[in-house]
Amino acid sequence: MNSHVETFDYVVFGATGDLTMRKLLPALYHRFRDGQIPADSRIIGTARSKLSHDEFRERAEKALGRFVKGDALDAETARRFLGMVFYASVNGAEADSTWPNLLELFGDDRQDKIRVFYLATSPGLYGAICQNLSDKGLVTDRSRVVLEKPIGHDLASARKVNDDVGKVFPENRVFRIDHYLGKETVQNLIALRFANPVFERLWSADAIDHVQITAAETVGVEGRGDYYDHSGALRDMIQNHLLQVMCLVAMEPPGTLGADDVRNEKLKVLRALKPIRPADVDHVAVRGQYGRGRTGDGIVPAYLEELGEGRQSNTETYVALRAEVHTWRWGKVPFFLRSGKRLPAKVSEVVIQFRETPWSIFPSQLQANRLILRLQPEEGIQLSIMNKDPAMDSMALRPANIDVAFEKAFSTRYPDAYERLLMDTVRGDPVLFMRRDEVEAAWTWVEPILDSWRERPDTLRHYSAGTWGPDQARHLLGSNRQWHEDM
Ligand SMILES: NC(=O)C1=CN([C@@H]2O[C@H](COP(=O)(O)OP(=O)(O)OC[C@H]3O[C@@H](n4cnc5c(N)ncnc54)[C@H](OP(=O)(O)O)[C@@H]3O)[C@@H](O)[C@H]2O)C=CC1
Ligand SMILES: O=C1O[C@H](COP(=O)(O)O)[C@@H](O)[C@H](O)[C@H]1O
Repeated sequence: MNSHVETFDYVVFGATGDLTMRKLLPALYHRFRDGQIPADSRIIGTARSKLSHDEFRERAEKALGRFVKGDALDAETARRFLGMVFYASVNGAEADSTWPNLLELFGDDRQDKIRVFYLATSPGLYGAICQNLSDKGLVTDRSRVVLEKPIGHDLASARKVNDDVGKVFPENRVFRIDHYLGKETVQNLIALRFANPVFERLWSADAIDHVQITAAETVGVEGRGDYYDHSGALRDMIQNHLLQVMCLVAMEPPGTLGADDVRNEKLKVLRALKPIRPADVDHVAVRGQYGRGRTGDGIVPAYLEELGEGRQSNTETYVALRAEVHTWRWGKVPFFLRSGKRLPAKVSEVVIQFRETPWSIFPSQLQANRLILRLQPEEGIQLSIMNKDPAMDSMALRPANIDVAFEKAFSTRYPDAYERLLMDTVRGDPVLFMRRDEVEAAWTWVEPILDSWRERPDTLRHYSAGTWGPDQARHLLGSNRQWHEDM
């Protein structure tokens, strides 16, 4: 049962945008429906568009209709929820005459009420919005700011965003969202490792051959081509989500579950990553872009066709990387990370591939144990083991799985990642958010790859939509290893 949070004002900049409609409002609705949000809280949408409170509520109602799944949407709860929703037309980036629209909603409101400023606009506006919030006197001691990704486009721009926001909000009141950290199954990595010694005792180079972290999507870039074409898969998925998951897989046990203890351990992993020299890029990184191909939905267009007629682009829609965490625990164990669009399955998972037995006394070929942590969908854990084949009189063996499907085990709804994260911003608990030094360490590591790709367009491979990416990604693993693609 989720506990109550204190009454709050949640001010969303970029409230007419896709993220607010698709994720933020449905997440807040769910938590309101669960009884977690006090009814005197307010959700205040802002954007430049001129809308009345009611016009914005109509948009919000439509968004709930589209994006709240199953039977969770009921008219009476939605009516009460929409009663908490307000709108102010503000140009967040300018210190102009639109700000009174927001200021009048605060009047001489209690200064001790929690205020969350959620910036769901282009990151280029974050610094200006924070400065304006401060200049207009809206930032109280109990205010915090939430920054959507991407934080910058590279290390220098990330530092600039962090510096600008840091002029107004101290680090402990800056919440940098990485929605993967809000996924239940990603948080469960901490439970799996540190509450189950049976795994943790084997969690090192002694027993593990390699680790695979995959985030595969079947969709293309859809309506987000303009954003995506400036970003690409490395910035969009690897620099943040997959490196964060890798940190949770690779980190040492934190002293406590406190935000800084956990984030210090993640930072140590990022700083222990073997640096990539320009000459190494081709050996440790593969990138690709999808062409036309066949998927479950029939023939789908190429990335360039989705971007629009006549557009050319070297942006990657697929990345596979080899990383090493140079610590005593991991030695030279490779971590293979990959993410791509228009792949054959929507799946995010971590595969821990254990080493083979040093010697076999059995007539059958042995398959090394493999632990699969399924982050989404069909969340669960699967451990492959070798068993005696009951159909045979001999000691012939066959692999079988120990399977835990979380939905069956816990019979509960899996909340969207944003639900937990939005409530944590109200609680003021930053453990599931990225600290400044983590973001900058991640940029530091990926930057040589970005630099090399910018100068070497010929490194962009092609793959057909509906396949598992360019062939070169297979070679990255070496001849005796294979990607887990049996899903
Ligand atoms: N959509 C998604 O799935 C995801 C988005 N993100 C990030 O979230 C952020 C928002 O994304 P998304 O919702 O898709 O973007 P959209 O382009 O759909 O929305 C942008 C919003 O910003 C508002 N806006 C633009 N300029 C200003 C301004 N000067 N002052 C106030 N509001 C302004 C726009 O409204 P108006 O024009 O009326 O001002 C609109 O509401 C981005 O940083 C994106 O990278 C991150 C992960 C996933
Ligand atoms: O942050 C992003 O994540 C989504 C994938 O998220 P998931 O929770 O569905 O795995 C991705 O589609 C998008 O491009 C990226 O910006």
